[in-house]
Amino acid sequence: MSSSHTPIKVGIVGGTGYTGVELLRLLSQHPNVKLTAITSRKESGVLVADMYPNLRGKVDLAFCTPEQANLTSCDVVFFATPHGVAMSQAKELLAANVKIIDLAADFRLQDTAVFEHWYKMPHACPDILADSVYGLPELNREAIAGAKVVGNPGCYPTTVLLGLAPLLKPNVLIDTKDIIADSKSGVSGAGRGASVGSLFSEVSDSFKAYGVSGHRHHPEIKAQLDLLANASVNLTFVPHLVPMVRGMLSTLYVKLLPGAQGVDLQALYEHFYANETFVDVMPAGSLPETRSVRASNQLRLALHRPPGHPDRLIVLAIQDNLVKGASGQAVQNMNLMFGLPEATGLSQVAILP
Ligand SMILES: NC(=O)C1=CN([C@@H]2O[C@H](COP(=O)(O)OP(=O)(O)OC[C@H]3O[C@@H](n4cnc5c(N)ncnc54)[C@H](OP(=O)(O)O)[C@@H]3O)[C@@H](O)[C@H]2O)C=CC1
Ligand SMILES: CC(=O)N[C@@H](CCC(=O)OP(=O)(O)O)C(=O)O
Repeated sequence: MSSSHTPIKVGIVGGTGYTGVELLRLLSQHPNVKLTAITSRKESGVLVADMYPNLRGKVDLAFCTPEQANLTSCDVVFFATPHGVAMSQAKELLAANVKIIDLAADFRLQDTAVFEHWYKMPHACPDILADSVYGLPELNREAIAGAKVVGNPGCYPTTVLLGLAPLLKPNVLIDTKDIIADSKSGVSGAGRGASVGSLFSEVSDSFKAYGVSGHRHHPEIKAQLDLLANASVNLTFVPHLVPMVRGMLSTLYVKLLPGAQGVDLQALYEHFYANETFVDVMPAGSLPETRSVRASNQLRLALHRPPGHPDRLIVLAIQDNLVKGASGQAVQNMNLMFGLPEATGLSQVAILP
C-alpha cells in the first residue's frame, strides 16, 4: 500500500505518443504519483510542457532517451510504445523490482505462436509472459492486484469483452458460435505517427471498414471470450475507421438461446456491473454517444431487443479509446497493483458538447 507520503515513482517509455501524453495528463493529476522519467528518442531534451502546453504548470520534466531515464529506480514503468519494446526490457526491470504495465500487445496473448503470427516477431520472454496478467480490472481484479507485469488490453477488446461478459458467465444465455462485433474507432486509435492513412484528407468526410479478413485484436478478444465462456467461441469482428479524433463504439450482435427466456437481461447487466465505477449500464434502449465519455474513463453500455428478430440481442458499448481503451485503464491497473482505491485520479467527467 502506498500512502500520500511515499508517492509511486512512475516512468513512461513513449511519452510523446497519444497514449503517452494521455498518461501524462492523468498521472499529473494523480495524488499518489511522482512522475520521474518520460522518454522519447526523437524529442530528448525538449520540455514536456513545451511540446504539450496543456501540461504547463503540471509537468516540469523534459523528455529523455530510454537509456538516460534510469527506469530501474522507478516503482512502475508504463510502456506506451509499439509492440515489442516492453518485452525487450521486462527482465531487467523485474530484476530491479519494478512493475510493468504495457499498453502494447506484448503481454496480452498467452499463446506465443498466436502472438508471433500476428505481431511478426518472436516473443522475447515467454516465462515472464506466463506470469503476466491481462489487465481488464472489471474481470481480473484480484490477479491484477498481485501482478508484476500487466498487459493492458487493446481498445477494441475492452468494449467487446465488457459488453459481452455478463452474457457469458452463466454460459446458457447466448449462442457462443454466433457472435458479431461491429466496431468503430476514432483516428487517434492509429497513434500519432505520421502515415498516409491518418491524413486529414484521407479520413475526413469518409467512413470505411478495415481488417475484415483479419485484425490482430480478433485473437485477443477470442482468447478472453473463450476463457469467459469456458468454450471455443466463434466471433466475427469488423473494425471501422470513423472521421473523429477520439471515441469508440462497438455494436455487438448475439443470438439468445432458449435459456435466456424469462431472464431479465437488463437486470442481469445492472447487477453484474452494480459495483463498477467505470461501467455504466444505461436504461434499456438508450443510445450512448462517444462524446459522453470523451476524456473520461467511463464505458457505457445499452441493451436493445430489435424488432423482427425475437432471438436477437444488441449491446452497444462506448468508450474513449485513449482513456478506458488505453491510458485510463492502465492507471486503473496501477492503482490495483499498488493497493490504492481503483478510481484514484480517474474522476474526470466527459466534456459536452
Ligand atoms: N492509440 C490508441 O487508441 C491505443 C494504442 N494502444 C497501444 O499503445 C501503444 C502506444 O500507442 P500510441 O500512443 O498510439 O503510439 P504512438 O505511435 O502515438 O507513440 C509511440 C511512442 O513510443 C515511442 N517509441 C517508438 N518506438 C520506440 C522504441 N523502440 N523504444 C522506445 N520508445 C519508442 C515514441 O517516441 P520516440 O520514437 O520519440 O522514442 C512515441 O512516444 C501502442 O502499442 C498501441 O498499439 C493501445 C490502446 C489504444
Ligand atoms: C483506428 C486504428 O487504427 N486502431 C488500431 C488499434 C489501436 C489499438 O488499441 O490497438 P493496439 O494497442 O493493439 O495497437 C488498429 O486497428 O490497428
